[in-house]
Amino acid sequence: MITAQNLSKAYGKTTALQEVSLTIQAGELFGLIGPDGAGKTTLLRILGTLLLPDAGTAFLDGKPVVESYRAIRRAIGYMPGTFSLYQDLTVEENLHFFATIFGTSIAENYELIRDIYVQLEPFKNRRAGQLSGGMKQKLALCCALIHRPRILLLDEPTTGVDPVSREEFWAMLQRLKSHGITMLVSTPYMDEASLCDRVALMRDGQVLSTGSPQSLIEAFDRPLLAVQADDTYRMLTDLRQFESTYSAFAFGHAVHLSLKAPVWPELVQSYLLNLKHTGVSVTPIAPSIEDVFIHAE
Ligand SMILES: Nc1ncnc2c1ncn2[C@@H]1O[C@H](COP(=O)(O)OP(=O)(O)OP(=O)(O)O)[C@@H](O)[C@H]1O
Repeated sequence: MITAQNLSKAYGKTTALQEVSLTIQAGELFGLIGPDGAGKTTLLRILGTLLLPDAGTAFLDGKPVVESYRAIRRAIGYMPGTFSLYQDLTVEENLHFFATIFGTSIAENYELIRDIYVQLEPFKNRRAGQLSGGMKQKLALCCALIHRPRILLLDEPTTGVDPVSREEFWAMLQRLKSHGITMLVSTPYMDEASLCDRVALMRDGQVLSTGSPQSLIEAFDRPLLAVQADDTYRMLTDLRQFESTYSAFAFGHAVHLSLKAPVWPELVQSYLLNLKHTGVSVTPIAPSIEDVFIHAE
């Protein structure tokens, strides 16, 4: 349904995408997971026919993005990262406006947006600029859906949105799956990976790995320890010198230590105690998707 083949893009000297290849199946809820600057927006803008790649090709619904941009624009709904609706128009006026552009009406597609729109309806005469962050996102999603697209491209729809609204937003995306809409969603929040069918982990313009969240976690085959001590920063530096260390990263108040081979936690503990660390605790842990990301090369 969506195929990217060796897409590359640079802005002057900044490389935003480096030979990115991806395949997203029809009906999938696919996540692009990565921090700011990973290249997610650039990739979505290319797929959304808003930006030309420097190299590589992409197909949506079998059509090439550059040559068939008109047909693709009719087939997709695109929700940009920054709020893009008319702040001075009311909720209803915005929706009506987007429906008209695509030659359709709210009534014609009401059943598709009903779940979302009922939450907005009490505010339908309020100007979009006066809505809360979560409500703005719901309205933007309604507007992106109003022409019944087969593909939805959503750029960081939950960034800056409160946790409850984030959860509601993902529940809406899950419901949209039942309408057969293929969705590509970018997010910097690792915990949202588990809500996707499959994800691509992105960093520095590259895809590090793709797969279902569960399969990526299962493929993480290094022993992992959570290590704590009173001086986290010095501990991190010391753990990086430890002979069995594969990689070590700060994780809140702990350091997650991945090892070249299994070692007893007590060995790590005595290594740190010998270096005069205090408050040391070492616990074996199961990897999360964040570990998969952070320890990926
Ligand atoms: N118009 C631009 N001009 C110059 N550099 C840009 C431009 N747009 C993006 N970049 C750079 O390209 C790289 C990838 O940016 P991109 O916006 O695609 O990443 P992202 O993963 O979406 O992150 P963000 O959440 O910050 O948008 C970054 O280094 C960014 O600074």
